[in-house]
Amino acid sequence: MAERRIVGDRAGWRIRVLTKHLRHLIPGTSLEASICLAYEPPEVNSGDAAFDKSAMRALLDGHDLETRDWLFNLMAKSDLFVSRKVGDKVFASPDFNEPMDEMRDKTLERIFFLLRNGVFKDFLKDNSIENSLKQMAVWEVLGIFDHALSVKLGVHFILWGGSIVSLGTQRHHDKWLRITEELKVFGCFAMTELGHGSNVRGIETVTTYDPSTQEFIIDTPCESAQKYWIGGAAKHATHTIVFSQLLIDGKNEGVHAFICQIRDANGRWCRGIRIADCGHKTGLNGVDNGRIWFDKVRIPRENLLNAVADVTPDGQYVSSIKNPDQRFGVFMAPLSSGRVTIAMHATNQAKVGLATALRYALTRRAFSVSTYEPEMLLLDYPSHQHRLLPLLAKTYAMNFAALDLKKLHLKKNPEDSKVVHVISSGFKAMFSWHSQRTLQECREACGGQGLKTENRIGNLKAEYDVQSTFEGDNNVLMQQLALLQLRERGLLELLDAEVKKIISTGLSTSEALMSSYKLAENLGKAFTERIMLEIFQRAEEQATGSMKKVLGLLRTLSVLSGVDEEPVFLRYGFLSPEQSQLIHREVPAVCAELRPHTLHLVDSFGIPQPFLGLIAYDWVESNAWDNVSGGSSQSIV
Ligand SMILES: Cc1cc2nc3c(=O)[nH]c(=O)nc-3n(C[C@H](O)[C@H](O)[C@H](O)COP(=O)(O)OP(=O)(O)OC[C@H]3O[C@@H](n4cnc5c(N)ncnc54)[C@H](O)[C@@H]3O)c2cc1C
Repeated sequence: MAERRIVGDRAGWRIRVLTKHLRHLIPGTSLEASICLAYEPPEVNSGDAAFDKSAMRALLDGHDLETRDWLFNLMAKSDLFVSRKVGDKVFASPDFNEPMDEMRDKTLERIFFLLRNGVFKDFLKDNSIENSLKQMAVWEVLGIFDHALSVKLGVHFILWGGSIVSLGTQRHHDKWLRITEELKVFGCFAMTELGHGSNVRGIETVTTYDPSTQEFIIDTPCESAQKYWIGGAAKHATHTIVFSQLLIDGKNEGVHAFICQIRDANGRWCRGIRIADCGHKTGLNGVDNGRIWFDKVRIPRENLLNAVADVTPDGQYVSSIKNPDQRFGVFMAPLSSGRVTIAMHATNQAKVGLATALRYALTRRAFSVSTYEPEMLLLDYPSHQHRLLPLLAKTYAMNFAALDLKKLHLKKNPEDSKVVHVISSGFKAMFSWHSQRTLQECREACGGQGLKTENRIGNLKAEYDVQSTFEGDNNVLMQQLALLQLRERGLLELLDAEVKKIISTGLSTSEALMSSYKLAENLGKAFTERIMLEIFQRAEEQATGSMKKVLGLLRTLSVLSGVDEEPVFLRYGFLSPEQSQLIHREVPAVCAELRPHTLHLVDSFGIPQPFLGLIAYDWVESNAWDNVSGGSSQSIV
C-alpha cells in the first residue's frame, strides 16, 4: 500500500511539474504524463521519520534554539541577505560576483542592520554563561549565512572586544566595552606580521616607554615587522590591539598587547600610522584585510592591557606572573575563543554541504540496473552512500564535540586553560580539515550542479578555506598538541622509542621531535578522535528509542570509517589484517542501515531552506525558464 501511495505521489508530482512548464511555454497545450522529468522532491524518496526530528535538532543545537530561529528569520526577510527569489522560495546568500569593495561595504551594511535589530545587545557587558552561549548561537547562524560576516564581527567582538575583556582591567572595560558593543569604534587585532605568523613569539614590532610623558612608543623597525592580514584594517577599523615586544630599560619582557587608535573620526590615518590593503583573496573578500606600520606611534600608558603585567608611571615593569612562558600563554588566550568558534563554524559548513548534497542525492537519478527499469536514485548506490554517509556520521560526532567544547570553554577555571587549549587546538584542526574534505566530496556528489553559485558548496569551500591556517595553523597545532601532554599509549610509546633512537645518533631532543612529526601528528589525531567518541556516547545517553538507535548507528559509522580510512592503525600494528578487513566490510552495511534516515538526519540540522544550496529539483520545480532567459543568476532578485 505504502509503495503504491509513493508511486502515486510521484506520478502526480510529475504531472504537476510538466503542466507548469508547458502552460508557461505553450499556453493552451493539452497535457499527458511523461517520464522526461526524472526529478522528485527529496521527501518523495524518503519514508516517515523514525525519530522525533525536533528532539534531534534540540540535541544537536543544544541551546538557544529560539534565538537561532529568530535570527535566521530576520535575515531571510531582508533583501540585504536574500540574493535570489525562486517562485515561493527565497535563497539567502551573499552575492559572490560583486566586486571586492562592494562586498566589503555590504558586510558593513549587514553589520549595522543587525546592530539596529538589537542582535549585539549586551554582548560584552554581560559575561554570564547564558549570554555567552547565546552569542555563540548568533555567530553560528551568521556563519551559516556568510563566513566574511562572522569573521568581520568575530574580529571586532571576539578578538578586539575579547582581548579587552580578558587581558584588560576595569579601566579598559569602562572605557571601551559599551562603545565596542554599540559599534561606535571598530576594532581589529594586529598580531601577525609579514615575517612571523605561526611563530608569534618572534614578532619584531617593538614598544618602549617614555616616563617623561608617560607614553608607550610603538614602532615597526623593519619591513618584516609590518602587521599583515589584519581583518578590518584596510578600510573600516578605527582601533587595534597591537601585539608587540615590550622593551623596558633595554630588557625584552616579551610579547604584550596594547590599544592603539589607527583612524580618526573622518577615517583618516592617525599620526604615525600607515595602512595598505592586502588586496583580493581567493575567498573571504567581504573582509578588508590590511597591513599596518607604526612609525614611533605614541599611546597613553593606560593603553597597555594590564591584567597580568604593567608598567608603573616611572617606568618599572611589574607582573603577577614571573614565568615568561606562562605570561606569553595568557596573552595568547583570546585565540582559544577563536578556535572554539572555528570548530563550530567548520561543523556547520559541513552540515550545509551535506544537507545540500544529500538532498540532491535524493532527487537525482542516474542509470538503470537493467533496460526499461527506472533509473536509480544516487543515494541508492552503495558507493554514493559510502562517500557521503560516513561524512554525515563524522559531522554528527563533530557537532556533539563542538557543543561540549563550547561549554568547557565558557565554564573553564584558570587551571583548565591548558586542557581547553589542547582540545580546542585539536578540534579546530581536525574539524576544519574535515569540513574542507566534506565540501569537496559534496561538490563532486552534486555533479555539475555543484559548480553553480546557488548550490553554495563551491563558495563555502573558498570562503572557509582559510580556517586551516588562521588562529593557529592546523599542522603546527596538531604537533604542539602531541608534545604537550597526551597519553595515547601505543602511539606515545612509539613516539618515545623513535625520539630516543634519534637522540642516540647525537641530535637534540627538539630536533628528534621535529623529525618524528608524523607520529606526533597521528598522536594528536588519535587523542582528538577518542575525546570525540566519548562525547558522542554522552550525547547518545540523552536519547531514547529510535533516536538512540540512529545515533548509535552514526557513532559506529564515524568510528569504523575513521579507522578504515586511517592506515596508521594498520601500519603500527594496532589492528590485525583480519580486523581491518572486517571493518572494511562493516562500513557499507552500516551505511545501508542509515540510508532510510538520511533526509531526516539532515532536516534535524535545523538549517532553514533559504540557507541551503539550490539543488537540481529546485530548478526543475519552479525556475527552469529563468536560466533560459539569459539573466545572470544573481540578478533575478
Ligand atoms: C584571511 C586571513 C585573515 C587573517 N586575519 C588575521 C587577523 O585579523 N589578525 C592577525 O593577527 N592575523 C590574521 N591572519 C594571519 C593568520 O593568523 C596567519 O596567516 C597564520 O597565523 C599563519 O601564519 P603565516 O601565514 O605566517 O604562515 P607560516 O607561519 O609562514 O606557515 C606556513 C606553513 O609553514 C608551516 N609551519 C610553520 N611553522 C612550522 C613548524 N614549526 N613545523 C612545521 N611546519 C611549520 C605551517 O604549517 C604552514 O603550512 C589572517 C590570515 C588570513 C589569510
